[in-house]
Amino acid sequence: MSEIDFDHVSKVYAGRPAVSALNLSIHSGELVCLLGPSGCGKTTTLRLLAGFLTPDAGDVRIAGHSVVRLGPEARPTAMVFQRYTLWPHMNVFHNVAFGLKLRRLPPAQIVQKVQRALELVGLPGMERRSPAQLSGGQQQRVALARALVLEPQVLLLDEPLSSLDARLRVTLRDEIRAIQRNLGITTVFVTHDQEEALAVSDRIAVMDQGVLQQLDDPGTLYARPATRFVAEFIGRMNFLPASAGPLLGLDVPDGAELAVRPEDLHFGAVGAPFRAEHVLDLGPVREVRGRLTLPGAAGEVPLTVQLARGEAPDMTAVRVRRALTYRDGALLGDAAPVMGVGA
Ligand SMILES: Nc1ncnc2c1ncn2[C@@H]1O[C@H](COP(=O)(O)OP(=O)(O)OP(=O)(O)O)[C@@H](O)[C@H]1O
Repeated sequence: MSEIDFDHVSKVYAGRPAVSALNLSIHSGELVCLLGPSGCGKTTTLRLLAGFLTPDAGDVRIAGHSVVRLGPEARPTAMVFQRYTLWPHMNVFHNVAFGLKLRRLPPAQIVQKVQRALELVGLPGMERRSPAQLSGGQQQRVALARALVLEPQVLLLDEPLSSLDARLRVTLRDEIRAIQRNLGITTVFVTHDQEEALAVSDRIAVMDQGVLQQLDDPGTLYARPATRFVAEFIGRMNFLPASAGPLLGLDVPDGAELAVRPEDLHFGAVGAPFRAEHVLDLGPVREVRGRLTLPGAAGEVPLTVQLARGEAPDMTAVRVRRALTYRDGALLGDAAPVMGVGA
């Protein structure tokens, strides 16, 4: 059964939809990332779930019950914000204990629960520190402990790592994922960082301009982007006109576009004519940027090919291992090899 359901949810600001007719179901124990460019509606979606916003249309349900009439404090959710959300005048203990005190739990139980939450986030014994004595990463751990201590049914994370440096972001995201798995807590994680989303999610909901583009596991999202927007947004993709199809030995339907990942291209003795312009060394792989020469008046189109390290082929002809086709912004399917040619 799904734990969270957005049922035709819309939210409009000054006549402009921030979220449009959103249908999204999240399973119990699942971690789903909301991913998309700035302004696509991720935060609005999260706030609709947390109860900071009310939808203009549609219903939001948690465990089958509509929550749209409930305020944030009455919902079984807890949220971690981007940054600066600890009370500076309270020490770590009081920051984490705050919600439990509102619930009037006995003091001995509060002490025990706070202790356990701090252990969970890797900060045991930090009760007496003030937020000013903590690093940014430690502050976010405390913010996470403050949410987890409430034992919410649903954990909401709004870009919780975006104010941290790159290395710490990776450490903390892995820790969050481990804690989430361990507790089996249903989690919605907002990020604009696709690598972060691919690394932590069971499934990713990609949004663009308030519209859900695709909801899938990271592998499927990368291998079969459902829309041209997702194909372009996740990873890197070369888009080529249909006229490049025959050169690459592919049958491309009329009016369709070819989409090929750089790692699905390789150089060969025969293939489509390619002119290398420059080679970028990216550590484990190298990337060759150049141009594909199309037949007749069509001219040249840019093309990026990924090479394994140490590979030093003749770079004048390029071949394709796998390609997709898109028409009117939607995935048509795999580009089929032209009979008898096959790359
Ligand atoms: N209070 C508001 N009043 C008017 N428009 C708003 C308001 N909040 C959000 N919007 C608009 O709604 C759209 C979606 O905003 P939202 O904050 O959900 O996007 P986002 O994907 O979270 O972006 P970001 O990654 O930049 O935080 C944007 O066009 C934004 O300008």
